[in-house]
Amino acid sequence: MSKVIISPLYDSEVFKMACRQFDQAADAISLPEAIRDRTKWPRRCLAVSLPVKMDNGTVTIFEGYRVQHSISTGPSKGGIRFHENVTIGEVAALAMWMSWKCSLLGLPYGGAKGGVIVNPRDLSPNELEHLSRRYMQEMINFVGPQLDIPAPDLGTNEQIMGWMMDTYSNHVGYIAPAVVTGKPLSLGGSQGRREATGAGVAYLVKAYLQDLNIPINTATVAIQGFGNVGSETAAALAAYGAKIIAISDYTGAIHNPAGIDIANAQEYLRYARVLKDFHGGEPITNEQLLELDCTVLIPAALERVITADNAPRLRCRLLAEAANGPTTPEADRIIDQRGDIELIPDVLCNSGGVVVSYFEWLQNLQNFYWSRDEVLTKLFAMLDRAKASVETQRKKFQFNRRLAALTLGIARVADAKQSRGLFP
Ligand SMILES: NC(=O)C1=CN([C@@H]2O[C@H](COP(=O)(O)OP(=O)(O)OC[C@H]3O[C@@H](n4cnc5c(N)ncnc54)[C@H](O)[C@@H]3O)[C@@H](O)[C@H]2O)C=CC1
Ligand SMILES: O=C(O)CCC(=O)C(=O)O
Repeated sequence: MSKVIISPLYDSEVFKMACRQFDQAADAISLPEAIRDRTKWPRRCLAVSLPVKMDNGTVTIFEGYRVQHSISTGPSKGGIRFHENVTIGEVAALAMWMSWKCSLLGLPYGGAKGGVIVNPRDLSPNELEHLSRRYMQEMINFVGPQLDIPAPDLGTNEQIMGWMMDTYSNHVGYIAPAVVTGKPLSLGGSQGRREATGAGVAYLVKAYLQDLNIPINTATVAIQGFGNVGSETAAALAAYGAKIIAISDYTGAIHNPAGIDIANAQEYLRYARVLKDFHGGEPITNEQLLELDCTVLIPAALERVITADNAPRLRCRLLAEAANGPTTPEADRIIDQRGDIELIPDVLCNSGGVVVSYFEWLQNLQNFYWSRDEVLTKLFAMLDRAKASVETQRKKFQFNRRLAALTLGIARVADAKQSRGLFP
């Protein structure tokens, strides 16, 4: 029996939630005690202070983190989040989910995640650049194309990845595009990466609707979060023929039972920056959006928005988790008991992003670039395989879909650790 000393460092509701999911999955596959804790706990973390000279001449110190959950199967991989509520526990939970996601998809990576406590909207472009470069500067000995490869997540984007890649490259003395993914095309970004997460979510929603015998052109969709993932999911589903009846951002939600013109909403956002006052429908709250009568509900913003409180009132047929960790374990139980909602778990549903990040890394290492069609064809083939493996596992063991996906992901990581010996 291994002895674990649990650090209060990670103490947070979202980390506890990731641990509960892990424990449930480990129990379900009778993961031996000797390998459990090694598989569960993050391998290492770095906390840094980031002094940034603000435009008014003062210096503000921001706090940033990087948690590498697993490095047993390859370099660690995962996005960097800029958000005012980031905690190291949240970053650790997100890193843990990255490990299971990469493993489920068969990618040669462990999981990692980064975060900075900041509201990026409060910073000027100049301040944002300094913060991003300083974060990478502090990570220099911790990241690298064969060590840990960051990418965008909530609050970060291609431009930030470009600055980080430049900072790393200046340090090593040569251009090192493979150190981050989700870069601008001009710096070795991949065709299709910007839309990859949303395109993957939409592709899986289409596939699961087909399994449910629901024609996509009869489906209504409500999406919480209209950033990179939410807006690209909306655009792809609209292109498949679905009707998007609600969208939202942190300023509130818009509801239109007749359907929202997604191209219009994207255009509005480009100059208004927020959806507030977008005249595509009636304003409602983010909480109301989650309880709308719709075929598909897609949380695409933050964790823990579907809870024991609102789960009994959900009125969707399919719950597609584009965000990481949007459903609490208590809500999971209620959804299971109800039996009328199919759930596509986050580690499968939003995996399109990291899959195309993997393609971007491969292209950078080979210095040989693929067309958008090649990228998307390969992406959809990998999603098909992952979906099929989850469905097989689900049927074989009578698991719900989250348990099926997590047990597959966790078992492969545990297996690799065991094969490497006692102290990998
Ligand atoms: N960017 C990527 O490739 C991937 C992102 N994800 C996950 O998808 C989710 C969204 O990420 P991105 O779209 O990249 O972030 P983003 O920063 O581009 O967009 C986030 C969206 O959520 C909205 N939002 C923020 N707080 C909110 C709140 N309290 N209520 C409602 N909406 C709120 C924002 O206004 C914005 O519309 C996150 O959970 C992220 O971890 C998962 C896989 C890959
Ligand atoms: O593209 C990547 O490497 C990671 C994306 C990510 O952070 C996620 O899947 O949650």
